[in-house]
Amino acid sequence: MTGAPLFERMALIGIGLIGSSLAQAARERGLVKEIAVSTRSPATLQRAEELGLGDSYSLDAAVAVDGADLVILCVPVGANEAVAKWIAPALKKGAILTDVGSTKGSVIDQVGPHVPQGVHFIPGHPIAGTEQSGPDAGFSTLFEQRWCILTPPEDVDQAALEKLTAFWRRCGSDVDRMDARHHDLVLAIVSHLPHLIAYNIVGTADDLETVTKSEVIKYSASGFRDFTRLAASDPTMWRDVCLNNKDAILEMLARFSEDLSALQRAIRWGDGDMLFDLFTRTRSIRRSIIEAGQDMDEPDFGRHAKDKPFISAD
Ligand SMILES: NC(=O)C1=CN([C@@H]2O[C@H](COP(=O)(O)OP(=O)(O)OC[C@H]3O[C@@H](n4cnc5c(N)ncnc54)[C@H](O)[C@@H]3O)[C@@H](O)[C@H]2O)C=CC1
Ligand SMILES: O=C(O)C(=O)Cc1ccc(O)cc1
Repeated sequence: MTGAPLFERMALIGIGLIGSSLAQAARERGLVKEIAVSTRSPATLQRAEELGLGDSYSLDAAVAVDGADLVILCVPVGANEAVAKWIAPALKKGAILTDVGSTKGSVIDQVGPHVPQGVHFIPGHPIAGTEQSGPDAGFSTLFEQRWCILTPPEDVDQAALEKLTAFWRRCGSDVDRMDARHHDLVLAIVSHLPHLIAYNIVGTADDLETVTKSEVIKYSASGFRDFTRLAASDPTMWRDVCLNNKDAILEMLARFSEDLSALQRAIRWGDGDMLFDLFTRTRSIRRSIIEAGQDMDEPDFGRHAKDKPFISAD
């Protein structure tokens, strides 16, 4: 989708995987006239400049947001409040302020109070990423055929919401809107818990005394390897996610632990029916994901593979 630029000046605060991908997507698709980049670390800023991600670069986030009509916070969620305090006095009246954080309630609580009158604050979350981090990890197609969830306040300025929605659509995403608390509950089960489980299982394997680390590496089946990919995700980012979506994650963990105990009991008592029934039920979730065209490992990823038969071993 091409067209006239939507914004004069986009400021990206934080230029890791997501900031870098946004810079490249916006540039490639002509979504903004100018890109201002700011980040905390001089080495990262220098790398962003070497990669040509922006038109201007500053270690001072207030300098980057000066005159910007779109400001996107692309930092770990635990850093949002400090950044918001810092940039608040420099934000332009009428600007859209958004973010890409994996948690939304915390961003509203921590950023919201610092947003000046006349600035449109609309939190967002692209459900697109990888286990990589830093500016070199970014790529322009990251958001294509992925969802972006916006969690606007009830009294949101409709024109600003439409403009931000258009921005994400032109990055290639489908846009959904929902309440922040609901977002946090949904993401706790589909993203935060899987990462926690991955960190835990890889940690458990690493702690084993009877099985050596080299055996774990040598014989890792693809299931374990999938966990190691997730468990290689950025520690700062995931520490912040856990601390900033505490209630929803604890709620999902409690349910998960109960279900795991039931599985444990079924194995102990030889309840094959229970195991078979659960494994049959879960198989259909996988089938639905493939049918919805949401499986990135599938050759047909992104195409709605409704007419592709699900291959069963039976
Ligand atoms: N990695 C992923 O797969 C996804 C991440 N997100 C969210 O996007 C945000 C950014 O994540 P990534 O780009 O993956 O992280 P990253 O680690 O690749 O980049 C983070 C950037 O923020 C900068 N930064 C950290 N603290 C800062 C501070 N106090 N002030 C200014 N800059 C600071 C770092 O220097 C770096 O440039 C996070 O909130 C994360 O929850 C959302 C979707 C997917
Ligand atoms: O790499 C993966 O599998 C991910 O799950 C990426 C991801 C990480 C965090 C998000 O908030 C959204 C997407």
